[in-house]
Amino acid sequence: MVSTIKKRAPKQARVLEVLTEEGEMTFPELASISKCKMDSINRLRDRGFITLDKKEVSDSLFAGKHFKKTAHLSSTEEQEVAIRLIKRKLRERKHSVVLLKGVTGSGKTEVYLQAISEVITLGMRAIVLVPEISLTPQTIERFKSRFDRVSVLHSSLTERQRSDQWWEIKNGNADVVVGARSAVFAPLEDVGLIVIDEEHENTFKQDTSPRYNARDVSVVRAAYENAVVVLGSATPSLESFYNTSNGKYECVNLKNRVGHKPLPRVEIIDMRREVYRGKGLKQISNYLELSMKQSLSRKEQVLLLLNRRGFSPFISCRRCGFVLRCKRCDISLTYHKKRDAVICHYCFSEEPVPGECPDCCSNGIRFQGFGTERMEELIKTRFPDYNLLRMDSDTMRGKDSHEKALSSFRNGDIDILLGTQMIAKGLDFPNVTLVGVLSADTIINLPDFRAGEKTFQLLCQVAGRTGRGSKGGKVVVQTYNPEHYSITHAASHDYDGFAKKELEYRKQLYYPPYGRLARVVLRGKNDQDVKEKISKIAEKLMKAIKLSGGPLLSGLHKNKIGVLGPAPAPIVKVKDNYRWHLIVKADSFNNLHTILKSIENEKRNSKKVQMMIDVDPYMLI
Ligand SMILES: Nc1ncnc2c1ncn2[C@@H]1O[C@H](COP(=O)(O)OP(=O)(O)OP(=O)(O)O)[C@@H](O)[C@H]1O
Ligand SMILES: [Zn+2]
Repeated sequence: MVSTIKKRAPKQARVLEVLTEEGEMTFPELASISKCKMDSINRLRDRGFITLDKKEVSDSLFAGKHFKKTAHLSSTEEQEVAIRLIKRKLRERKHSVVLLKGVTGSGKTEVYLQAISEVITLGMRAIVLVPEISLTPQTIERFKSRFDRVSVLHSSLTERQRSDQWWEIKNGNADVVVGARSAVFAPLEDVGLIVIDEEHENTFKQDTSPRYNARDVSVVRAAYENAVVVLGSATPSLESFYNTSNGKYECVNLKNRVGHKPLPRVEIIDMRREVYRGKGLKQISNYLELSMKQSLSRKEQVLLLLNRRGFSPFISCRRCGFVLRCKRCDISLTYHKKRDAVICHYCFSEEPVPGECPDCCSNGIRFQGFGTERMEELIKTRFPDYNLLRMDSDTMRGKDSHEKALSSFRNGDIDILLGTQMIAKGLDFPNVTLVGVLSADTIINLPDFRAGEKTFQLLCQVAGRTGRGSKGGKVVVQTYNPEHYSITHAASHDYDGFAKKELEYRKQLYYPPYGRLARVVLRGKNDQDVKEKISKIAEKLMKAIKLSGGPLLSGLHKNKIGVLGPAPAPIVKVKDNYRWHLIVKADSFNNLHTILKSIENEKRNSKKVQMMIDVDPYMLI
């Protein structure tokens, strides 16, 4: 039925698909998940395909939930050192920042909890920021079960819940606010402590206007309020780490896992040596397949990371080499089998799969490469006796689907969890004895100076999901770049070694944390207009640099301040707009600001070309 509707009314078909998959849901949920407006849903009702009912839904956030109170755990020696340091800072009531550098599974959360407890004893309050994806009921429970007055702020609350929580905080009825990045602005008074868990995560940076990084905002806010900031991570951002070496931040280490459980052994598999099979490259090495069999036969669980969703990440013609690209964006389209469509991961436009090659009209169209959807099929054929669950933004669209998936994995109903980076963070499942990274190379070659850092972080984080129980754990990393320093250092769990090397590179080029960057992106319908405009902007910037920072251009640090580019952005076109970019590099925030001032006016007087300035950009593509 859906397929007949699909031809004439694709939106209505989508609504039906979502309902079949997810079951009953509220009107706003349905509209948001299916990305359809009211009229499509109403038309389906008129045609008798669906019914709308009025039902009482409790909208109170913690309605009917009871949180059993728990006491402090008796802390490990390392935790004790960290807690003591933070308590001392709190009692001084002076602004300071502490980097809690603790390997995966070292019990950072317990340190936060005991620090918060001290804050409350001292008559103050605390804000805890965690990445959106980690704001699971388990996380909330850990705070709720320790403290009485906890409010929660994140994006999936209803309007009503958000406003309830906001007033609770505003009226002084909360001691602790746990939330995603915007909770840094919570109307809490007497803030004594701000905790940022997984401080390296890019979700703390908001990439749409108003652009801000909650980590930086928290440091500024804490300075105003004489509060202490605790930044926690197993893989701190190089900015934060660097600040511990120049004395701005203090550092405290948790080098061991709780109970002295060892970090898992990591095996690197050189995929260049894996034999080619008739059908092209091999996706799963013999070693990984064998390791999976071993773990599964012992009734242990396996986590597989593939940081690419969809069935096949590009579709090409084997006759003429044509690659299917989005007409509006300059990126290749991804085939999604279940939707039987090709989708642009940038503008989300969807098209049917072409029957023949649009270029040479042959029947040579083939699906290339593996995304999670295709990997799921492959693994199911190799491991038919085990339950596999795929976790990516396509399968996790429903409101509670993430939570449901995690709890069925926790219960042991699922043997293999396959997912994108969504599965790499924070999960604490003792029965996971094997983590397989199907390709460590998805980020490494991106034209972004943070590609190495992001690869290192992702590998360490996902490796950290195993060996958390008594059965130990092992990690298998498949890569075509087995000598890359991000991969080798991640394999030896050597953050300091990685940071040393990465900082050397950054210093040579004067990239952050040594210099400051701003990225100027211009976009417009006409490529020539954009190109001309950005050349003018580059000239203006160069002039400003000569005026303000003249002497800096000579001498030892020639590369400290300047303009890189302009050049076409790595993704040349998005939604029919051509994009050019340039990067301004300066030795201090003040100099950066002075230079950028020279192009301030350019923002206003142009209709054909729009300009965006991103200071401390996280994405360079
Ligand atoms: N002092 C302690 N005694 C006993 N168990 C502890 C103690 N501290 C923490 N744990 C337990 O150790 C496990 C790991 O702790 P936690 O999740 O805080 O680690 P983490 O450092 O945040 O790791 P990750 O970076 O991987 O998320 C949890 O199950 C936690 O309950
Ligand atoms: Zn597109």
